[in-house]
Amino acid sequence: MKLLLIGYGKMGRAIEAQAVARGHQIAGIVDPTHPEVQITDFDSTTVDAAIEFTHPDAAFGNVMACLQQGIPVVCGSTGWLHHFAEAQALCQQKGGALFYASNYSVGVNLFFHFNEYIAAKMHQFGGYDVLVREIHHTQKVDQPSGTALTAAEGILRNFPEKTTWRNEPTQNPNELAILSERVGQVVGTHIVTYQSGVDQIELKHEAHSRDGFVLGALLAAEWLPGHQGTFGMKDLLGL
Ligand SMILES: NC(=O)C1=CN([C@@H]2O[C@H](COP(=O)(O)OP(=O)(O)OC[C@H]3O[C@@H](n4cnc5c(N)ncnc54)[C@H](OP(=O)(O)O)[C@@H]3O)[C@@H](O)[C@H]2O)C=CC1
Ligand SMILES: O=C(O)C1=N[C@H](C(=O)O)C[C@H](O)C1
Repeated sequence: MKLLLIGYGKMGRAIEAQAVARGHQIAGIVDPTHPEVQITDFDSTTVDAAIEFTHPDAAFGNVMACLQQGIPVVCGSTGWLHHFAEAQALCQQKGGALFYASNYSVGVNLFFHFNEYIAAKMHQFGGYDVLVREIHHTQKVDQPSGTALTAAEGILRNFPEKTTWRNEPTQNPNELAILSERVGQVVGTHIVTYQSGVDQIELKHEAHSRDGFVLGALLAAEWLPGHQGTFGMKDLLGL
């Protein structure tokens, strides 16, 4: 496949290496380090898919530009989902293809699946409070992490005492606390904790490297061309 990489930081570089190892061609790299290259230089005849991992402030514009150019786009940037409905609308209007996941790791998507199941069971039995923790490297700009937000949404859907989330400790029993920590080079750790007066149950995912995110993004890019609409990891993995 011919891939357009948008963002050439930690994820963009790691994706380039695995993409080439899987036999793909890098048709172009759009990044502030390559100012002469623009998304508008490409279209569906020159690239099969774009993979976007940039910055919360840049992702929406990049996704919209890909959709305008008719390029299927796989986006992993977090912190821009307040604009997601607009991207979905343009995707529909253009008959395009947009794939989004707050986390492309297969393991995290299993974690999301079990998280919803556990939340429903814990609600059924009662007696527990729940909180979400996320730990990431100190270069991360958004907070809480996109993954923590997806996990929190899964809990809110299945644990009706919690009606909203708050990114700090809270005494309000209707608020789900999401606690964020920024430590060294931590790749990404997410923990959902249920606590009662007598015990504690935890569901934890700890990424040891970025390889899992990279593989998932490439699997999404290999899958997306030929599809029309907005997709996520549930579509890819059948979860
Ligand atoms: N969904 C998932 O599975 C994962 C999501 N992420 C998310 O992906 C994003 C990127 O992560 P990561 O690679 O670690 O971050 P980095 O900061 O390492 O890299 C981001 C790159 O994007 C560049 N960039 C900034 N603005 C633009 C723009 N308008 N167009 C093109 N490139 C731009 C940056 O350049 P410069 O530094 O010059 O600004 C930088 O090179 C984050 O939002 C992160 O949360 C990360 C890992 C997994
Ligand atoms: O910024 C990161 O590094 C990561 N971001 C994603 C998130 O916000 O959840 C995914 C992963 O945890 C790494």
